[in-house]
Amino acid sequence: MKIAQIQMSPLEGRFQSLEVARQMINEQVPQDTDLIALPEMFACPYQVKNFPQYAETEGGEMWQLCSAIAKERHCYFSAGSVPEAGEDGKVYNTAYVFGRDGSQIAKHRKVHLFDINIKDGQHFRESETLTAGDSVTTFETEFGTFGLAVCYDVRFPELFRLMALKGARLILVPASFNMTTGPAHWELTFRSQAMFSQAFVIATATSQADGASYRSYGHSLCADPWGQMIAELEDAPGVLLTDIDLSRADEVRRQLPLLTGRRTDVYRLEEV
Ligand SMILES: NC(=O)CCC(=O)C(=O)O
Repeated sequence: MKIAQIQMSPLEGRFQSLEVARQMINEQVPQDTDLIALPEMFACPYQVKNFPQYAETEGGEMWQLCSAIAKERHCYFSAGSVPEAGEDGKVYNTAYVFGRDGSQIAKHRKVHLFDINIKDGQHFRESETLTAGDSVTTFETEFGTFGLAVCYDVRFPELFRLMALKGARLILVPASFNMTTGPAHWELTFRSQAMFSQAFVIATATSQADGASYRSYGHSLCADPWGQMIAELEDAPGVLLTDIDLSRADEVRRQLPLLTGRRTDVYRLEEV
């Protein structure tokens, strides 16, 4: 399975950002690519005040343009995440995935909002303008079951274990870590989740933008079910191309049976 991850900075103006993504896809992504992935909030500079301003309903103009890219390229398209204006009047950090025919095949509203306050470091409160989702998201593709999460969700191993138990052998994570937690935890967390879930983890990040109030760590990566790094970018814009074999997840699960070795008579993890 051939994957292209687009690491880019959001611009003021969501359609301009999508145009940047489209240009990078046209110029740098080979035609036989099976899956293209964009970062978290790829078309909305990452600030709480921007989320309601940039929000659009499911099926809106951005959604349609993303669906069209999937159809044009005849590939799976993980359209990062966008601020979604919910039918309930709330705003969500939502990831959509489109199939080769442009139809929406998955939707995940970020479950764990990024509310942190690190001494002398990063402060952020997504919950000032966003509402959390409430689902564990997996979906079917011709390559088998995939999982879908958004950035800070990666810090909650229960969510990743549940996706693995629901059959996910690949987990997509549009993301945007920062310059406090990124150097400390980015690679460690994503490789750990790949190792514990025994799945490929595809983390696609925004790149650092000059003058942005939120400084993204970048470092989009692909980690394999053994927890090894297959490939990683630095912090500049770029396209990460990988070619993976999903049967590696079956092989690792057979040889190191973590999913079947759980003691559900001693402890239990449940989706509610
Ligand atoms: N956008 C996010 O959810 C940021 C998550 C992050 O930086 C972290 O350390 O976790």
